[in-house]
Amino acid sequence: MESWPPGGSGPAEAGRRLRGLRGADLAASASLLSGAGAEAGCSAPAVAAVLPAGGSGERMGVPTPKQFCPILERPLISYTLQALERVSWIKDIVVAVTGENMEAMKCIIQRYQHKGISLVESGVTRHRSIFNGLKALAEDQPNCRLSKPEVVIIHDAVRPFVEEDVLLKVVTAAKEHGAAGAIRPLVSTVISPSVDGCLDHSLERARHRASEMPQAFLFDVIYEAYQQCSDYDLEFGTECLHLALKYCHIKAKLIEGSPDLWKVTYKRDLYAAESIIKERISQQICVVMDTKEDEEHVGHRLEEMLKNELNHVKVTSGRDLQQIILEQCYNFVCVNVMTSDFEETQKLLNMLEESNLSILYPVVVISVQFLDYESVPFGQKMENLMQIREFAKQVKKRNILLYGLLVYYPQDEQKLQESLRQGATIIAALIKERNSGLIGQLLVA
Ligand SMILES: Nc1ccn([C@@H]2O[C@H](COP(=O)(O)OP(=O)(O)OP(=O)(O)O)[C@@H](O)[C@H]2O)c(=O)n1
Ligand SMILES: O=C(CO)[C@H](O)[C@H](O)COP(=O)(O)O
Repeated sequence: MESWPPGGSGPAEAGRRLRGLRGADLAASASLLSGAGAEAGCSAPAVAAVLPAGGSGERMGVPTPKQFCPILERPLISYTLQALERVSWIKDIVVAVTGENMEAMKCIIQRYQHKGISLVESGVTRHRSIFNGLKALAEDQPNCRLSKPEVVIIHDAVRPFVEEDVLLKVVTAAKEHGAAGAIRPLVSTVISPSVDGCLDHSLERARHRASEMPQAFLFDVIYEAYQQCSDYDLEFGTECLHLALKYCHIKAKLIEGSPDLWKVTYKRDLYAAESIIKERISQQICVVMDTKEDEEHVGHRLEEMLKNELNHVKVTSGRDLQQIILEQCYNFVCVNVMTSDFEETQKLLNMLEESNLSILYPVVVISVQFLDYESVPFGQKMENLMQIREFAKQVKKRNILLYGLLVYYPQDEQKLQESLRQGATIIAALIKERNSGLIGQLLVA
């Protein structure tokens, strides 16, 4: 086994040093795992992940297996893959899917540009699916580009919100202890019924925990456990940590996980997952203005109003648009003060289309016009603005949701204030909801 880092007393030493990671510690430890510590003489453990994704999702109660159910039109499993593949030190990801869904899975990988994924056929139970994934990683598999890792992460394909810090903690603890897994406090008390359907006994809730995912193992430990375990285990077992204990006498280290690690199981979990994703991608709004006039201008006043309406959201403007797109901002408000056409909006849409930003999440663009009767006749303005329906249809194909907003611009200061407030409320709602039924509409504030 490789020493990590050299000079320490092996895995245990490394684990002790990396316990309780936060901030800079996390970055430093992650760089050890990604190999960035090589110059300093550290050798990183090779880490791979196995994702069981061969279930039928009976409890979800829909014909599509839950891992393929769409959230904002993208299959759930793609979110989980994205969460794992953005972790630079995970070298390989093996996904176990049924033969029936193999082609669908290949299409998902291609469409959402996932990298470093290998597919294996799943088994009839979760344990059998995991075992198949491990076999693909084990040494001496013919025609296989995979190599045996030192540490393997096991993570359900239906837990999309796994973060790098918990992955790092379980991997580090697995290096030290042989096995590790995320846990959560129990929400409900666990009771044991007797055969007559009456209470036999109840467990003391504070002394027990819910076992969640991710889990990580020294590869040799978990592979040995799976090779030794009985058909009964493979058929009815639900806990990989237990296999390591039963067959390899390894007591797994338990790591407190976040509430977002829960497993999507019922239909309501899809709604919860969608809400979490929508909230995450609504945290930044970029305001693009066709004027750089003074702070008192109506466009800037709308921007200020938006900042008040969404006080926890970062509202940026006047910065390099390419850079903002690179930083993965998924919400744009294009404020047209000078013109009543879509020239500025079109420029923005072209940039977004070229950037591929919308491959993973729908990007919202709201084109704002001011209804100022004095500058352009209303009829002519509306004729121009109705083009938005066609633009919206076109860009929807690229997962860009384009909406129009007309803000009434009266002379009366109080009424103007009210229109701007209403405009900011509509913008906030469009961004939070990402309703594709409203694309191409001209909403009026
Ligand atoms: N034969 C199986 C059964 C389950 N899984 C996977 O194991 C994970 C967790 O299992 P679970 O939530 O029980 O999924 P399902 O078996 O699909 O759900 P249900 O029990 O409701 O049918 C899921 O990613 C699921 O796809 C698997 O790879 N192979
Ligand atoms: O959380 C777990 C980890 O130990 C479960 O055992 C795992 O997710 C399997 O779920 P299920 O029993 O529903 O297939």
